[in-house]
Amino acid sequence: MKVVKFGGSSVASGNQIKKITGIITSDEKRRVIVVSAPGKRSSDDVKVTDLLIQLGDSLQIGVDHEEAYRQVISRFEEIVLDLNLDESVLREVQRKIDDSIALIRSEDPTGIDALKACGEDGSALVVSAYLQTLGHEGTYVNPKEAGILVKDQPGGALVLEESFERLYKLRERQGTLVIPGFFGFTEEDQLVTFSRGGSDITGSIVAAGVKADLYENFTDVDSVFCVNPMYVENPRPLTSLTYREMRELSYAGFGVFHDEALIPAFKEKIPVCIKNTNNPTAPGTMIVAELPEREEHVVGIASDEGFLNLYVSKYLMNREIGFGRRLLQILEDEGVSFEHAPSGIDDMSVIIREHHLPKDKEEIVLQRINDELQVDMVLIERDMAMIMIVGEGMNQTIGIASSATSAFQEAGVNIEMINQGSSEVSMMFGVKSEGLGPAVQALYKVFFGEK
Ligand SMILES: Nc1ncnc2c1ncn2[C@@H]1O[C@H](COP(=O)(O)OP(=O)(O)O)[C@@H](O)[C@H]1O
Ligand SMILES: N[C@@H](CC(=O)OP(=O)(O)O)C(=O)O
Repeated sequence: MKVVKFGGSSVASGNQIKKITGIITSDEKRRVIVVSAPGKRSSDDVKVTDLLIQLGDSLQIGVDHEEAYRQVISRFEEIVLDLNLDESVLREVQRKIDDSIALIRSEDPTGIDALKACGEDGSALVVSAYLQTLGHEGTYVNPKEAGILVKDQPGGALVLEESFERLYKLRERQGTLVIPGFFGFTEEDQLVTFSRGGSDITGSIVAAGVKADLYENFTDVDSVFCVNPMYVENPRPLTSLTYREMRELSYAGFGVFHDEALIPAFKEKIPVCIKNTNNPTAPGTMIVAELPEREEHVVGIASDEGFLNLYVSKYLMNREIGFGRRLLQILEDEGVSFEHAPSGIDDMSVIIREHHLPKDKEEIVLQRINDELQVDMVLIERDMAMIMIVGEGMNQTIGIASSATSAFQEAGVNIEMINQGSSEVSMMFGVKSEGLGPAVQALYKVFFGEK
């Protein structure tokens, strides 16, 4: 049995849905389908999830929401018309949106997530209905009915262990099951969404639950490339990666697959294949537990912007027991999560995603560090970007760091931070955001250019 997830670009229009139903019906092992909300039809389009968030925000602050509502409905209307589906499908999608709006109006705290989930829910209703018109037994299965139980966490649900046993029962069901991605239900029966891009997580949870032979993740590129195609034209495609490599690469900016999505598949050792809806015969990228040793030790270069460096220095910091803990405690007290904390003898840097430490919190954090830790210096450097080079066995190979630093030198980009860290498969560099593009291009040339 295969679990197949189709991303937003694969369900963005009636035409795309025709392609995915072709993919589904061409292989009888494709029995469980997970769908995202309709995504962008072109680069300047807006994803339905973003429209729903805009609609929810307008309702909450009491400004005009008619335009966002009209746009969401018209996206689904266009798809239903293109597929010649019965009007009742559109009415059902609209009813669920209206019910969620009523929840928000009554100040029910679950309303926003319920509304955000309407994009994937609508896609699942449409895809199952279209499969039926093709004479295929397609059934909409709500995540609650499927057994996706989650814990509510700010910014994103977390799956509960009980889900997997419940999901296994889906194996007994007949036909093709179409499950909306991106959300689950708490034990108190509340709908909660995963973090953005979370339909990949649903797919992985379902694949682990039903113990699938393969988790196929269909998107709009032929494979995972060794670098984000935004920075390098025609980058080298990757035919295979290990779970550890993909986890690091997606954490550090490979937007093609959610970084939290690998864990459920990895625990059950289910291979993942990233494929292209627009070119389904291309082999795609396989992600597996282990691979034979490869010639290249660096397999990918990932990068992401929007970080800050909280730099603290204090003479004899190394002798002060508990300094690091107290610094991180201040961040914990203020509800700020951090990404990395490389340290020196008298200094420590804490790398934080900028949106986790907004300007209003910054003042309090700096004040507390000065008052409670009596540091010599504390400063915050914003506009930082992180670049990560990834590959199994990389850290046992002599010369990788030197090749990488030569690339930064060639690009004329100053390295603000290096973290070889505890991960055995990656090395991370912090640079100012303006140096990101040139640095990534120079690294690509060093590790993947013509030899
Ligand atoms: N290293 C990479 N390899 C392939 N695609 C990447 C990479 N980094 C970023 N991307 C981007 O990820 C996009 C696919 O992810 P996403 O937009 O979430 O698709 P979907 O709509 O299928 O969910 C690609 O179009 C590509 O621009
Ligand atoms: N629709 C949700 C969840 C998701 O996974 O979408 P996509 O498959 O388009 O990345 C979002 O935009 O966050």
